[in-house]
Amino acid sequence: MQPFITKFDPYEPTEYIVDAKSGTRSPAPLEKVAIIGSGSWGTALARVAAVNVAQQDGFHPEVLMWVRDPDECARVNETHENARYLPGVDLPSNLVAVSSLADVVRPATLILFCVPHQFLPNVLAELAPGTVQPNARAISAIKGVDVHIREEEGTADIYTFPAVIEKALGIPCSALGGANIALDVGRGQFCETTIGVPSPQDAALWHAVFDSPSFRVHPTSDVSGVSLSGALKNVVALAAGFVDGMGLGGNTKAAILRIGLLEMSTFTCEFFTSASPLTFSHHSAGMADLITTSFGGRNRRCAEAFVRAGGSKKKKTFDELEKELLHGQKLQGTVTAREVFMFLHARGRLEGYPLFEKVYRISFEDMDPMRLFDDL
Ligand SMILES: NC(=O)C1=CN([C@@H]2O[C@H](COP(=O)(O)OP(=O)(O)OC[C@H]3O[C@@H](n4cnc5c(N)ncnc54)[C@H](O)[C@@H]3O)[C@@H](O)[C@H]2O)C=CC1
Ligand SMILES: O=C(CO)COP(=O)(O)O
Repeated sequence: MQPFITKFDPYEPTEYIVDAKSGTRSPAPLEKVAIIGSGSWGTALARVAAVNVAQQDGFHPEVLMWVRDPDECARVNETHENARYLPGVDLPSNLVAVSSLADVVRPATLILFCVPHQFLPNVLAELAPGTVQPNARAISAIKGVDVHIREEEGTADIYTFPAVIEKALGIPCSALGGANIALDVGRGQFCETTIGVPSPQDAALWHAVFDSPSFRVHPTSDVSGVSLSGALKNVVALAAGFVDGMGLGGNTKAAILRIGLLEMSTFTCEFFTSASPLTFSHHSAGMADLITTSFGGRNRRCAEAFVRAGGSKKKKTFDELEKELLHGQKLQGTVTAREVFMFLHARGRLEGYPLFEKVYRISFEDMDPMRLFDDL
């Protein structure tokens, strides 16, 4: 039986916990937001959250953001700008950078995970048991998948990052994703995002943390759909970049996006049976995110450069292009293309996903980019 109820007192704008037996009341603990990751997207979301919680009851006014590098951390606090990853965007003074991961997580009740997906296992491993409050809730804005190949059995498993976080920390984890290029969000340009949250109470909380007039948050219960859509659209955005690199026009790019969206939705519904195809057609996390990334994202940009560099006989790998063009930011599409290819190969399902297969082979096996259109 639940011994406490929470009431809102209209004369004192504070939430109270009322003991059901004695009637005594004490102020409800404030929700405290923590942001794990201070790349371009982590910083942009931290800014949205810090502005929001400062204006609402029920939240601790300070938002903590984990910045790994202590010098960078000090600079963010001195200048209220993350000049390396989100230059030119003012950060509110209630957004506090902290270089110790445990110190960011320990007091938090609402934790956003936003590190490039290849780094998440180490981040989770650093969080010793007992660091996370048992009543905390998490949300993942990470775009990627976690694939495990079981070679001896000739098969493979795939997990979303909300599932990975839930398992590692023992707290519920939702998903956030949408058509959100970080710098545009940081500059306050209007856009939408989708949160995949099964519980209506948690959906209301995350909505309060992130929704604003220029950053509209729409909830759905489809956690896997939001998470997978964000991961897989990066693979399709590489194909869009190949099209640009080959100098082909809008008809070709539109065809690639349509076929890509279909593979994204089919893949998700084949391997995550609780996911809904509507997430891909109706939500910002679906088609809208695919469009923005395929026109203005880093995956598209590097894929275009990859094809152009190939033509000049000075071929460059994606690792080289990432270093050259992104200055410390990380590509997610190439890692995901490899993981999805390995997974489909192990499951014997490559023939169902010709676009995903070609993106991998062009990126890593020297396939001619013109072969992107074979068998589509
Ligand atoms: N940038 C964007 O516009 C958007 C990004 N996302 C997703 O958000 C996630 C985070 O991406 P961004 O914020 O863009 O990061 P980023 O690519 O801007 O920055 C790199 C981040 O990785 C961190 N990092 C580097 N080495 C690390 C290590 N060994 N361990 C832990 N962290 C390390 C850096 O400190 C920095 O915070 C990705 O999955 C991305 O796909 C989602 C929507 C928009
Ligand atoms: O996920 C993104 C936009 O929603 C950003 O995509 P890129 O990583 O390709 O820049």
